[in-house]
Amino acid sequence: NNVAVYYGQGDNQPRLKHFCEQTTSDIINIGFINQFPKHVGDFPGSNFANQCDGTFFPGTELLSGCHQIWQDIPSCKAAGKTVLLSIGGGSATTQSLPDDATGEWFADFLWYSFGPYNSAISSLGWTETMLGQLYPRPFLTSSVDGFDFDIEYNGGVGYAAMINRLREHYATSTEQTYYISGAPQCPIPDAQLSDAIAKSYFDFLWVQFYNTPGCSAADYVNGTGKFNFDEWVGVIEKSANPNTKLFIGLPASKAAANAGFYVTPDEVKPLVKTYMDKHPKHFGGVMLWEATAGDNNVIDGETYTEHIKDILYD
Ligand SMILES: CNC(=O)NC(=N)Nc1ccccc1
Repeated sequence: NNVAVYYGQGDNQPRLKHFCEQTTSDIINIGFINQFPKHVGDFPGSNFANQCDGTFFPGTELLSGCHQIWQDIPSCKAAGKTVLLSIGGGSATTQSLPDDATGEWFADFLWYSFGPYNSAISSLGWTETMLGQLYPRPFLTSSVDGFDFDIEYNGGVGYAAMINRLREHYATSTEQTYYISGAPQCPIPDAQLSDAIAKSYFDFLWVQFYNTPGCSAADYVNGTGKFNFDEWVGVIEKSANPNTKLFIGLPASKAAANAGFYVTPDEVKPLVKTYMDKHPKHFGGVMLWEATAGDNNVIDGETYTEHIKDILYD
């Protein structure tokens, strides 16, 4: 079982290396590509809070000075962690795909800009494809192991096509496996990703069992609503990948979610044990929002993230 954490939006967060050096997390979602292309050829935009130097590729909102992330990704990979780049994150204004063609362009952009560094077509800073299209390399020679879809608004159109296009690129790699993950809200069907989950192949789904009353982990603890992990297993079994690993998404501190959704390690232990035992095939682990909040939430001398790791491994 794995612990997945989001990194990139933490208050006064340390550099990524700090989390690469910890054994607690197995998957790190770097967030976010928070501005989506408006049409084919349009560049997306990014935000990693305090982590970049405020420079952008000319005429874009895409950060070009994320030196620490570029330098640190290899140390996370060397530690055996899977590093994914997360798109979305929650600002409604800039997250929608007008059509499948834009979704496919977005997939090409992410693959050539953040995927494997191909020295045959890439020089420091830019990649040029046979068709003469230039793509930037925001993390330079460093690359991610796949892409996470934290789509919180305007979902539906374009995402299945985008993911299927990413899968076409993944299939060209002889070097390594690449992954697709998603972070739906807990109500079923998820307003944004249900179409993509039905039609395209996800490796991991970390359901946000927080911020939405009625199906949250807090509901399970309080005996309210209906925590719906079982139902999510049903969604997966009817999806394009019935073997998708399902994670329980949790806030890593009180302040990391809307009021009322934080659950303590002691409260969450029976929940995790129950569903880990009930669904050995599908249970993937726990996702935490987010790394820095978990690091700063120290309870009885251990961070929240360490407590979660202990619960999964004890
Ligand atoms: C996986 N994505 C998130 O967990 N996003 C998220 N937690 N956004 C947020 C919503 C309300 C308060 C704080 C963060």
